[in-house]
Order: sequence, then structure tokens, then C-alpha cells
Amino acid sequence: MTTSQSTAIALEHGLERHGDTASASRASALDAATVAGSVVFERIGKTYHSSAGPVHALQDIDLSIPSGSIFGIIGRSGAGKSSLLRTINRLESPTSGRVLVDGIDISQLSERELVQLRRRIGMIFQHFNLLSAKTVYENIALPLLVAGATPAEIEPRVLELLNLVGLQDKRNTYPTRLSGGQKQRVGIARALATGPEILLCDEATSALDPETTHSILQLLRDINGRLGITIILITHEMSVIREIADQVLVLEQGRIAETGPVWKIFGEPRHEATRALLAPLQHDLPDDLRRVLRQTPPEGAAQSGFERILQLSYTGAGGLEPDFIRISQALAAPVRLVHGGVDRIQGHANGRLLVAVPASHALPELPPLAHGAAAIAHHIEEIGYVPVL
Ligand SMILES: Nc1ncnc2c1ncn2[C@@H]1O[C@H](COP(=O)(O)OP(=O)(O)OP(=O)(O)O)[C@@H](O)[C@H]1O
Repeated sequence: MTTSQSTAIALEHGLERHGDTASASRASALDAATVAGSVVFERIGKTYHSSAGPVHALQDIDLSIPSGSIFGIIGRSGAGKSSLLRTINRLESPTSGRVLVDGIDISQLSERELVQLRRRIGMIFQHFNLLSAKTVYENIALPLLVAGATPAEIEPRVLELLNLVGLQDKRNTYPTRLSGGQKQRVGIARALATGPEILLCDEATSALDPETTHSILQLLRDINGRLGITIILITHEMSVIREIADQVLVLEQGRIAETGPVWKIFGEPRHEATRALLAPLQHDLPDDLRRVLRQTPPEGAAQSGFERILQLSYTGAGGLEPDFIRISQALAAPVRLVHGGVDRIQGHANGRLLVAVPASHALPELPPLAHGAAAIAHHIEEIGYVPVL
């Protein structure tokens, strides 16, 4: 390892190069019952000065991230996600406002205190940032080695971490021989080496296929549950937020578009940016139906050869779930599920269903069926008519 490499690792992990065996012993307290790890942004602004002029990357960000939560930050490219994430470990300093970690204004920290703060904040990256000339074991051991822990202190800790991320059999393997998912597991183990209370994830699954993404997100959720670590992740994929986060912040052009519990934001997105990010997850009208859909019902006897298509939406509010017996009773007609899906997000049913009912049946008024005790969905909309398939 070169001096510059070790210095880079030291910066990333907030470690001094010599003499902190205390971090190794603290690190062995993997299963601490409770850890801190709250973050508060107070009117954060960040302006970069480029040759093309000032870039207002963040403006008026006021936000609290509770200790022990999994908090997702999403936004389109250039929305300011990385800039915001990097203010938490002071890799970026805000131009205005304050970041409080566990109630401490981190702009006031001395160099030494900043080193201590960075020990409490681990970070993982889209491209893993592993040292290719070092084995899995050596990569995970590095932050502890840089901190001055002895081999006798390091070994049990690294073995514990290898076990945590499921890579016991890879300790002597070099990163080039690992899959993307395995590399990210090494990145996670390395980030946890010093026993942090906050884990920052910078597009940690963006380079992975869907199945591997799922396994890494499950691992992060498991780590959050077992160790109580606050996990703050940035992503541009709503599917990642849906799978793992408790709360979400949607950033748009450096400002808060909206924020709240994931099930609520998914159920009733208020901002155009959120709706655009959610669009790939939504079940649109399938092409075969779209081709034959007509807006008006056919006349008279011809109606019997058509079905009316209704869209039923569920936002997750009030515990309302799709119940086909109630739906059929309320519509006073046989109901056929045509298309759609319902996710369970934090225990709330969320999604859209397209159902078909015979066009010859007279339907009741739809708006009352989306309100109060009689509700069969949060929104009901008539999409049109299609020939009976
Ligand atoms: N060092 C810098 N100098 C000048 N402008 C910068 C710098 N870093 C970021 N920016 C600009 O600040 C804005 C926010 O960038 P940031 O990387 O935080 O967004 P992001 O949401 O993480 O984007 P992406 O998803 O593409 O990574 C962008 O307009 C970007 O070009």
C-alpha cells in the first residue's frame, strides 16, 4: 500500500494512521443494543463555482433523519443527491446552513474531532472502491490497520464481518475474482469495520443486476435491523426506495420536492418529479387493450359483447385493501381482474388494478365508492370499453 492509498483510506474512514486501538475494541461491539446516528439538515445551501458560473446544487434543505432509520434520497441526475449525502461526513461543506450529527454542528469540529466523526460514518460506493492488489481479508482489515489495531485485534473482527456479509469462504480471494454483488459485500464489511453508527450508501446497487440488487438491499436491511445503524442511501431508482427505505426525500433541482414515509409518497405523489420517478413502476394499460379501447359504449344489444374497464387505485391509506367480494358487491356485477398489481410497502397496500365488468350492467355512481366506509378503492376511474376477450 502506498502512502497516498493509506491516506485516502484513512480519509474515507476517518481514521488516523497511528495508534487508535480503541477503535478496534469499540468495533468489536458489533451488536450494541442501541446506537446513535441522527442527522439534521438546517437550511442547507450549496453553491459550486464553475467556469460557467455558480451552480446552486442545494437550496433550503430542512430535514431530520431519525436515528436507526433507513432513509432514501432520490432525484433525477443533477438533483443534488451526492452533494447532500457528502455534507454528512463533511466530504462537502455546505455554503449555508448547518448539518447536525447527533445534535452536534459538524462545521464546528476541529480536525481531530472530524477524524472522530468520520469513524462513526461508514460509506459504500457504486463502484465499490476496493484495492485490487489486496485480498478480501486485507481490504476489510485496512481501516483497522490504518487505525493502528494489531493483527490479533484485527483477525476476529474481520472474521466477524466476513460472516456478517456471507463471504467466509472468500477471505483470500482478490476483488477481480468476485462478482459485483460480492464486491459490494466486501465494501459493506469494510465500511462497518470501525463500528459506525451511520452508513452512507452512494448509488450502492446501481452497478448491479436486479437479483443482486435485491440481495444487497436485504443485507443492508438485515444490518439495520441487527445493528441499529442509520442507513442513508441515494439512488435514482424508486424500486430501491420501495424495497428498503422507511422514509424518502425527493430532491428536484437542489430543493425538497417532497418528503415522508415511503408508503405515503408512493400512494399519493404530489410533485411532478416524484410522479416521473414512479412512472417506470406503474402498470399502464397493456398494448393489446389500448389498441381496442374505445371511450364510449356501443349502442343497444352490441353492449353485451363489450366490457367496461375500471381502474382501482390503492394509496396505502387507512388500511384499505383490494377485496374482490366487496368490489363485486359494490359494483353489483361480476368483476374480472384484467391487469395491474398491488405492492405491500411498509404494510400498506399500494398499486393499481384494472378490472372488467360487463358493459350491459348498469354501474352505481363511482365517486361514493372511493370515500368513507363504503370505499372499495382510493380512486376509481372509468378507462373505457373493450370487446369481450
Ligand atoms: N465540484 C463541482 N463543481 C461544480 N458543479 C458541481 C460540482 N459537483 C456537483 N456539481 C453540480 O451540482 C449539481 C448537483 O450535483 P450532484 O452530483 O449533487 O447531483 P446528483 O443528484 O448526485 O446527480 P447524479 O445522479 O447525476 O450523480 C449538478 O448540477 C452538478 O453538475
